[in-house]
Amino acid sequence: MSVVNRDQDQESDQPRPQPRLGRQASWFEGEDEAQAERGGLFVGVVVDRALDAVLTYRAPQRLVASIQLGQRVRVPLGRNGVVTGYCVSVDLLPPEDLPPSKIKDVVEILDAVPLIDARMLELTRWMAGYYMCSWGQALDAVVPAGVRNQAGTRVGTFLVVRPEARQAFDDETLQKTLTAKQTAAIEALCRSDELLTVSDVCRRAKCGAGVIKTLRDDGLIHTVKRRLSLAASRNDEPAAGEPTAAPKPPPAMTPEQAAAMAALTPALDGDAFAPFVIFGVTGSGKTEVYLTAIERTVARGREAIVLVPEISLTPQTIRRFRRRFRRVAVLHSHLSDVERHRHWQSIAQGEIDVVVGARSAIFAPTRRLGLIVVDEEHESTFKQETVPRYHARDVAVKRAQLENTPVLLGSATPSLETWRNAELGRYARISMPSRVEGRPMPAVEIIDLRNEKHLTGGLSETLRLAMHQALDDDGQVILLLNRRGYNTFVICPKCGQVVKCRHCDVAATYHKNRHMLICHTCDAERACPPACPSCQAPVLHYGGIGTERLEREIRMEFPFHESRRMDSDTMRRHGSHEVTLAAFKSGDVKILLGTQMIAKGLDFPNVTLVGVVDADVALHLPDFRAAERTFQLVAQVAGRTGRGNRPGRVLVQSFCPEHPAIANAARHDYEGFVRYELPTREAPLASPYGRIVRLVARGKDEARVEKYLNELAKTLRAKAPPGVRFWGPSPTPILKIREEFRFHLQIRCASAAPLRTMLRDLPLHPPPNKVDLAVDVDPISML
Ligand SMILES: Nc1ncnc2c1ncn2[C@@H]1O[C@H](COP(=O)(O)OP(=O)(O)OP(=O)(O)O)[C@@H](O)[C@H]1O
Ligand SMILES: [Zn+2]
Repeated sequence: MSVVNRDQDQESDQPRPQPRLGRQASWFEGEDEAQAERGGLFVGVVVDRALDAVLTYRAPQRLVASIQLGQRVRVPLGRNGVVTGYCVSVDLLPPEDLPPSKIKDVVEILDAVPLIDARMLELTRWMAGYYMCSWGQALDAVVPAGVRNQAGTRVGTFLVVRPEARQAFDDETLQKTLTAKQTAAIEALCRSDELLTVSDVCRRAKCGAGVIKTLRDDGLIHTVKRRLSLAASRNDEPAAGEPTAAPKPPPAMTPEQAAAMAALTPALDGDAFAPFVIFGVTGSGKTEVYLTAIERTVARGREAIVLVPEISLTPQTIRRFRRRFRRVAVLHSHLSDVERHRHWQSIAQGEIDVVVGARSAIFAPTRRLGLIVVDEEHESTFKQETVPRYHARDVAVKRAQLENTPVLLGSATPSLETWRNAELGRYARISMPSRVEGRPMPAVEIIDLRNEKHLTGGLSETLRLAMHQALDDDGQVILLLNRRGYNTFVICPKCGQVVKCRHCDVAATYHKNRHMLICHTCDAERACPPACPSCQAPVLHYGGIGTERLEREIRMEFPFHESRRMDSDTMRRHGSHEVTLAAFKSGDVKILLGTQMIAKGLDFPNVTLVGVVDADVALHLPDFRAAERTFQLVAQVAGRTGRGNRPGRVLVQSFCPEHPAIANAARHDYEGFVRYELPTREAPLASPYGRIVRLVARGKDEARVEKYLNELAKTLRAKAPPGVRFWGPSPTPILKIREEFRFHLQIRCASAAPLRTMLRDLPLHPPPNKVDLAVDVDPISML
């Protein structure tokens, strides 16, 4: 989606008018004179809840000297008592329509130094308008919780594992009595070398507070109160075990890299908004271009923000940045509140030159931003799936526009939105069509699984032989299977029912090492049923291959070659990526198999074979981006080989070898894929041709949810301007998640303005009790 050119749509939508400094003081004369004498300033306050309004308060005399934009304040709000809000405007006079006698006083200012500056206020206001959320919600997304609650600077309550429990945990006797979540929570506590709060543990162990409570009630952990200062907490940089990287001189640029830098340099040296797409094949040296561009930015005293998908925050990537720059902050999701707060403060104080991080790093409080880089810009993890449902790439472009800086969107497989923005001339395109040092792209062969009559496991005969050959030649192998677990479904051969999650409308996956059925949507576990839950037939059939089963197959087939599985089951611990990738890099591990985690960004010269075990995993999902995602994944994983002196080979197993997503990926033909895919999007007004807003209603009472969305759709249709089209309402492809039924309605239009106008009154049609409505602008997931 284009963020440029959106401004016209925005103008009339701004959640609040501009500050009103300098207006005539009509209320001064007359009955409110007494109020005027109270003095003070009038501040606009956005409270951090769904309320979509800027409320006016008076900063009394005692606070006048300290009140500033971007500070948090405590203000009285109706029956809610005193609430926290952000100061978003400071005026000499109150709004005309508000009698000063009605204006209440700010109770307290929470932050001595404002948490956000005027440009961030502007960015969040844009987000609120664009993503149809409240300004307060946008502000809350920008300022991390750890900063809001000043994590690490005052007395906090921390969790500690009791010594006996720790001993039993180390002896692995405790685990037998614990659930998986409880184990994860204890493990998070034992492995951390700093104190953790309840929310730290919940985040690291991906568990709820109930798990912690049970552990406390059982006497395994207890709480302590400590006062910590930011400075006193552990310094996590450089990451443990990482050699302090010696600075390495950059390689001489390839002609394509030099050409890219020549195109970027005027923008890097200037002070204007300049969006670029770097379209460079895998291994073309895009990262080297980012590094050189950042060097130039830092040399002129500016800061750079680099967004990478969470999955790419590998030690390898981070080391590359640390080698080139001294003052780097890495923001990943494993940071504790304290660490996050410390990073935020150092960035705000100008102690950091380069911020590398996932999605939310786009809100880093840099002081003199000079460049934003979005690597792998096509990745869907840049989209946040909770309010505010922003896309970090699009916010990056908007931020660059507000701060007058260049922004580089890089990818070997750009999203079609970005591609089209380049075609329309909104973004300047820089192409890097060849690999560094003249290395050829790897040869890709497709294995047609329809001809593999006797396939029992995941590997076809051809792939198996190719693996033997690669390993015999002392090469390494990467195998992609984007499905975790052992068996992907359990079916009753008698009645044909699959065993589903108890809470979701989703087939449960069998995990052999836990001997459990696990729901990949809600993580709920259930015991393997002894008989079919529907018809009581005594034997169930376990089918479908996930990474766990593939790993077993590999171990049996290649007993003398070390293999390692990388998926979210084996990579739960912070730092486990590092260990596995180091073992692969050193050559101790010969075969690396895993989910999409292994498909991107890895740069290992000795990988001579990549196998895609099942290229069709995501191809048939009911989502218009299914083909695009399949193409991207296959093309990216194919790019992991042939990166050294030896040529690479790629084998792609598929039941649909003719499908353009797979055939073009096998030819490394991005533009060929685009020529096929783009026209399919035009008529149905799918992006990039249409702007989409997806409304998802959910609740436990199916009829109630459906009725509400039907009525809402009727109301919206009645006032839909020409050119607006509706898809639905209909049940979502996964009808039930966590006991809640979900229905959705997609509204599409060639331009955003009519959608926006039409949806302006949405708050007038709130869902009934126990039904929730999510508004997703530019949705990425359609499930
Ligand atoms: N000019 C150069 N001369 C020699 N080697 C280079 C040069 N530029 C980059 N390289 C090396 O080539 C490899 C690929 O480069 P890089 O990782 O920057 O590519 P990329 O386009 O970002 O890759 P991908 O998109 O596939 O992750 C790296 O090992 C890098 O160190
Ligand atoms: Zn579930």
